[in-house]
Amino acid sequence: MAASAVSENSSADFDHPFEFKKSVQSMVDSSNLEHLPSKYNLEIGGGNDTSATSCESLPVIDYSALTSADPLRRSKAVAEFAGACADWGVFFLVNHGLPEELISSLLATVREFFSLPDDEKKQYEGKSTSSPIVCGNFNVKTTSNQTFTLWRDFLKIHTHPEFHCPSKPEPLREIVEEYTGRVRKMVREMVGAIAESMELDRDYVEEALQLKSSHQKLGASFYPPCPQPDKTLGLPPHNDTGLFTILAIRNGEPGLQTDRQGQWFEVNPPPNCMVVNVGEHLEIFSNGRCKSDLHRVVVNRERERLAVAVGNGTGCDVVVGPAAPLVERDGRAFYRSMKYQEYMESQFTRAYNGMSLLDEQRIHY
Ligand SMILES: O=C(O)CCC(=O)C(=O)O
Ligand SMILES: [Fe+2]
Repeated sequence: MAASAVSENSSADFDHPFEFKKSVQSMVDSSNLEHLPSKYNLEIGGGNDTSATSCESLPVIDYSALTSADPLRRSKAVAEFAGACADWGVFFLVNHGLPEELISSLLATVREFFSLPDDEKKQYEGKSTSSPIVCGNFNVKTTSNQTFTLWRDFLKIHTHPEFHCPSKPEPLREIVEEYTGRVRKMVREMVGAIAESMELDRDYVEEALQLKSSHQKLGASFYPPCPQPDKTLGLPPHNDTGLFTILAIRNGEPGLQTDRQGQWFEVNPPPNCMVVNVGEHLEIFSNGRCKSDLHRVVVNRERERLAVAVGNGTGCDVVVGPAAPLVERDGRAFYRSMKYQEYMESQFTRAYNGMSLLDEQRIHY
């Protein structure tokens, strides 16, 4: 059926998680929207509560201390880091060593990408879940089986072990390659520090997770101002894939919220720090010592928001389960194992249907 013959709300319009009919940005640009078009409306059973508590107490982790040659300084930082991963599952990373100009040119160039005409970006329309570059919008099913489109334009690219990148805007490739390379190095150090906190041999962990050939993807999200922000979402509650996601948020723009014991808290980073989310596979590998945080993004009437997330996983062939020495210590595995590649293949269907990997993999005794 031709898209034009389908009414905005018809379920036939939503048979696939990806769509690229018109970017949210070009829709906002081409009309003076006072109301939210119904396809973005997720009001379920009388409303969508997007409120959250402001939060001053998110952990701040000093990366330079985590990698310090001074054993005392390092072990204190490692303990704090492990505490943040066990408690909030999200934290601010300071003194991370990623050059400020690199981060700002990344954000500026990604913003330029989202300003390219839709016709130009449509070459990256998601045709299959394995496409190395996907751009467009995302459909999500609610628990009451309604489907809506997220108020967000996104670009997702696989950056390792194979590197991909759109060819425009011209400097994007070089910037993304430099940035994601540095992030991988940083994440390897962080995984080493978490190994240390769990009294696991660093080399064993590197090998078990195949960090040399680790899967990495960059996900950029652009959320234009929204006429009725409380009726939609930029991103629904989700956990991130992989070990750690490193998030660069332009000017600390508001919108990200994290769930802690059933309550939503705002995550508004201070200047010059990265936001780090613990991913599902680190929770599994650590046999539950680290907690992956559930988070979501709400949108704003006045301000646009731009964020670049780099998700860092294991090698694609790794069967990710709780680390054997931890299972031995704990007397049981709290999660089932699953090949990373298989997880990746089911990821979009999972996200579309709101299914949680952790819920499926958790073993209840
Ligand atoms: O927009 C954001 O800050 C969050 C993005 C995010 O959670 C993701 O890409 O997984
Ligand atoms: Fe996320």
